[in-house]
Formats: sequence, C-alpha cells, structure tokens
Amino acid sequence: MDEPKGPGISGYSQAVQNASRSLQHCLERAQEVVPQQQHQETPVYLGATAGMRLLSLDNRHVAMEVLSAVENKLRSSPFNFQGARIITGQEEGAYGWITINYLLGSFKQSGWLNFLPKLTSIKETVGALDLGGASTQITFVPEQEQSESQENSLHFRLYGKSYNVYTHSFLCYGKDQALRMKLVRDLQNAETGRLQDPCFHTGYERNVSIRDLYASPCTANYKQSLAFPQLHVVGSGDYQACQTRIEELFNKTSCPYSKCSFNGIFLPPLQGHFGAFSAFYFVMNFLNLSAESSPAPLNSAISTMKNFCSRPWSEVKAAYPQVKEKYLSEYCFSGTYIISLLKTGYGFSLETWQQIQFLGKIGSSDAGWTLGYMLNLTNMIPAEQSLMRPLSHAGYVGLMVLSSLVLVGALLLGWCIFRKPRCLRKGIV
Ligand SMILES: Nc1nc2c(ncn2[C@@H]2O[C@H](COP(=O)(O)OP(=O)(O)OP(=O)(O)O)[C@@H](O)[C@H]2O)c(=O)[nH]1
Repeated sequence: MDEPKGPGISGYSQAVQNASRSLQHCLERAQEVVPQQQHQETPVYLGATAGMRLLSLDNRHVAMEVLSAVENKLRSSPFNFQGARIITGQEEGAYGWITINYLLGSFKQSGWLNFLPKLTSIKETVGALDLGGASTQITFVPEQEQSESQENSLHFRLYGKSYNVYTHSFLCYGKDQALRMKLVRDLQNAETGRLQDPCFHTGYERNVSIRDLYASPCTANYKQSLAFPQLHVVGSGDYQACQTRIEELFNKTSCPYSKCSFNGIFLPPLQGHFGAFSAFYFVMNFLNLSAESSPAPLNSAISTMKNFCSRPWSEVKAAYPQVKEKYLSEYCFSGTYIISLLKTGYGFSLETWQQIQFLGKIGSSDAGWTLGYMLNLTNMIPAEQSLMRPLSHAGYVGLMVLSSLVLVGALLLGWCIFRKPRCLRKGIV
C-alpha cells in the first residue's frame, strides 16, 4: 500500500478513499482473471505493509478504521475472504525471500531456471532486497548459522531442509519516507521557505506542505515551528551533493555487534547472490541499470546517475512524456538513494554489487512479498520433502496398467476360488 497522507481528517479520509479505489480496481481485475465458477472457492487475504504500520504508530484507531473499511469491501466481493491484517517488517522480509526462492526453484533446485540464468545456476538460496515507499527489507542466509541478534533471525523448514535466515526491515527507509527525512534535515538549517535541493533536476520546482512533511512518525522528531507554511523546493541537479545529504540518513557511529548496517542494526557479512525488487527494480529499470544478464557495475551506475541528475528538468520531461511526473521528478533522488543504501547502508562493494540482480518479474510472477504470504497462508510449501518423487507421464501410465492387471488377476483368482473350485483342480491358477 502506498503511504497514507498525514493526520487531519481530510488526509485520512483521502487515504481511505484511495485505498478503497485501488481495492475496487484490484477486485474488478480479479473477477476478470478468475473464472466465475471459481470465485466462491478462491481465497482472498489482505496484508498491509509499512504505510499502514506508520499510520498505526501515528493513530491506531484510524489504521483500524482503514482496515475495517477494506475488510467490508472484501467481504462483499464474490471471493472467499479470509482476513486482513498489517504484517510485520520481519514477515515482509521473510515472505519476499520465500517468494523469490520459490520462483527461482532454490528450495527444490527446479523452477524458472531458464529465465534467470545468473541467479538460477546457483545451488543456494538467493537473498532478497525489497524497497517500498515506507520501509526497506534485507533478508538472506548468512554463512554463520549462529546469529548475534535473535530479533533478526528466523528459522524455516521447507521441503525437508532447515534455513537460518537473517532479516531486517528498516521502517522509514522506504524511498518516500527517506525523501521526507532528507527534506526535514535540510530544513533544519533553512532560514527561508526556499530550499535548493541537489536531488532534483535544475529547473524543477515543488511546493511541499510543512504540516504534511512533519505528519509522519519518521519526521515527527525533527518538528520545529517555522514561519512559513510551505517549503518551496528548487532543484540543482548534483548527484554528489545529493549523495552526501542522503548518506547523513545512515547513522554509522555506533554498533553493539561485530558488524552493523546502520543505526546500530546487526548485519552479518553479505553472502551470496541477491534479488532486488519493488522500487529497487522500478527505479533501476527506468535508468537502464537492471539488465538481467549483467547488471551495470557500481561505477557505471554512479556515472549514469551523475549524468541523469545533471540533466535539466525541461529536457528530462521532454524525453519521457509518457512517465508520470511524480515518478520522473524523483528518479534522481531515488537512484542516488538506492546506491547509497546498498553501498553505504548495507556495505555492498564493487565486487559484491555484481551479485545483485534487479528483478521485476520471475517468469510471469511479480517478485515481491505477496506470493510468499499466500503460499504460507494456503500451506502450499510443505515443511518436509515428499518421499515419493512425482511420476512422469510414462510412469503414471505404466502404473495404471500394472494396477489394472493386478486387479483383473485378483478378481479372476477370487472367482476361481469361490465359484469354480474345479479351476484350481485343473491348475488354471
Ligand atoms: N517508478 C515507479 N515507481 C513505482 C511504481 N509503482 C509503485 N512505485 C513506487 O515504488 C515504491 C514502492 O511501492 P510498493 O512496491 O507499492 O511498496 P509499498 O507498498 O509502498 O511498500 P511499503 O514501504 O512496505 O509499505 C513507492 O514509492 C511507489 O510510489 C511504478 O510503476 N513505477
């Protein structure tokens, strides 16, 4: 779910209306895709993510109202509605990891092997990097089984194999909330309502309501009374300066563990390949930095960003008339944020950057937490590997013929024994 607007009845009712509209759209689409005779038996679950976690922190009552409005709508749909809830950051990380490894066939060493040769030639599971609007998750199987931080460790038993998984969800570090956090930090030194921002293109201007900016729990701590009600953001298109400001969001000063990502959060050494999806993919794909076979090296990603951020807004707008202005205007910030998060936040190096693959879909399925959520709720992934290997078509036909022969033989034997004792005497059997 996209993040809700800040407090104030109008902001919240707007959020409820938006949620209701998106849901209506989803339901209409689902009714087209699922054959009508299967509507009643098709289970529907709703999981809400960090936008709703933030709303719940800010105003639990309103968050529950939003959920119950959504529930009512789903209950009146023709589908078999099973429940709506806000999932935790840990769950979001875990389900994203389950989704991509399920689709890549890492649990059973089969699946969409031909679609992603780089990731699917790997025998181990693949780590998951998810970037939303309000939170971001990193999940992978570290080399060391013992975790220094229990709150970051999960244990799964899937298809007869045990997995000790590291996961962390950074609330407020989704790209929309990160932009808000950057803006309120920039505002701390501002004397007027005009802010020069290197993360937007030159010639780009945007007004941001100060009230909205401080409305999120991610920015509330920075709240100060300002003489102006609006912030006037003016782009200056400078990747390096933008990166410097973004990096201030990652506090690397103290770490109570042997190794941390940022803000004192434990992070074991990065291990193996990673699939990066959701906004990681939307942004890197737009910037042509997501090629499946060989994603651009970190250095070329940085030069692409330098070049892109320095382009005047009028030129960018003219070059991409089909892209929504909200997304287009923020690609400079978002691309820079992604590089900083991966490099400075998580510590990907020039070498380990090459282990990341930006994924939109795997086969025909979206990479994201939702499939993993459904697989879990519908018990589609067994804890133990089935002892019987599934039969091939030829094996199945052979088995059917053999069973038929045994059945006929048994009937014949029964008939001989109970009805025609002379069969035995004549030595038929
Ligand atoms: N460029 C681009 N951005 C998109 C698109 N769809 C969504 N986004 C943005 O990508 C970010 C992630 O969106 P979602 O994947 O819906 O994630 P979310 O529900 O906000 O995730 P949480 O933070 O966990 O709540 C948000 O900032 C969206 O505004 C798209 O088609 N193109």
